[in-house]
Amino acid sequence: MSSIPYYPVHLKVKGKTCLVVGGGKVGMRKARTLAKSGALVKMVSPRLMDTIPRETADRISWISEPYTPEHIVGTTLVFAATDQRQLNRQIAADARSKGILCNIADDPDASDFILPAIVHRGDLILTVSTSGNSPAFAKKLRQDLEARFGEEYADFLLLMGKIRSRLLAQGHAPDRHKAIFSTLINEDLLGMIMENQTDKINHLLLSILGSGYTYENLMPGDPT
Ligand SMILES: C[C@@]1(CC(=O)O)c2cc3[nH]c(cc4nc(cc5[nH]c(cc(n2)[C@H]1CCC(=O)O)[C@@](C)(CC(=O)O)[C@@H]5CCC(=O)O)C(CC(=O)O)=C4CCC(=O)O)c(CCC(=O)O)c3CC(=O)O
Ligand SMILES: NC(=O)C1=CN([C@@H]2O[C@H](COP(=O)(O)OP(=O)(O)OC[C@H]3O[C@@H](n4cnc5c(N)ncnc54)[C@H](O)[C@@H]3O)[C@@H](O)[C@H]2O)C=CC1
Repeated sequence: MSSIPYYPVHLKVKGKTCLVVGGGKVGMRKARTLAKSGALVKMVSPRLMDTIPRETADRISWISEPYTPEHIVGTTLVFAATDQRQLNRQIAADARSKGILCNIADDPDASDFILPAIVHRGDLILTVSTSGNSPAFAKKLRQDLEARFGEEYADFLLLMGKIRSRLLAQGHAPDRHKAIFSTLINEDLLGMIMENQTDKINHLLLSILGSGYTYENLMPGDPT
């Protein structure tokens, strides 16, 4: 059995406080992704490399102090991203002593978790990790994926999610669901969304799901 170096997981950080120590390029990147994922970010750093982006300003609070272990209290995840290697190790040790998972920007081996490069199209999340071997290549693959996967995937997933929750609410047999979903996928619903072919979409929905399932009904306010 080939082993997986890190266990991939999608963490729910919404509303949880996460500590980022170090407000340089790296700390700011970690803080921005956390804030976009709904976390409340406590950024501890005597100086910030950049201003906090406006769209995340309500979720990132900057404490202009050097790190002390008290900063960890009440946090769910810790990110050590200062330019001081020894300090980063100390932050990780402090987190670990409190049972809190820690990411160390300059020491993947000592980190509890590492971060992937991310593409998100609405609820579609694609992540790339090279397990620490080449972050530059993770970034390159992320850029390739961004070119390959457009915004139509967001609409497609929104529609599939709406159909799925309606069917689940009706209590159909799971085996029947499976066939419905694979038919919608195999009949290229995605392609129809990409081409704005509302008539074709509605025809397909009608033939597979029966009446009452139209694009306009399922996706109000988002006419193609
Ligand atoms: C282990 C890991 C720990 C972690 O941070 O979680 C880690 C560690 C280190 N990164 C370093 C360097 C760079 N990191 C980037 C970029 C990213 N790094 C990210 C993740 C990770 N970086 C984790 C492994 C992920 C994996 O392997 O797949 C990404 C994917 C996600 C994110 O940070 O949010 C984000 C891309 C986001 C995007 O663009 O999509 C670039 C590119 C650039 O800046 O343009 C460079 C310069 C080029 C190069 O070195 O490759 C160094 C050396 C520092 C030094 O030289 O001193 C270390 C320390 C070491 O390796 O010891
Ligand atoms: N994991 C990753 O993706 C990457 C990691 N790195 C590594 O990450 C580290 C940080 O890189 P950069 O952000 O480019 O460095 P930087 O020099 O731009 O930022 C360091 C930040 O740490 C802060 N800091 C210093 N002492 C502190 C203290 N006692 N308490 C709190 N904050 C303190 C500084 O004020 C500054 O804001 C470096 O060790 C670098 O080798 C670098 C590139 C990518």
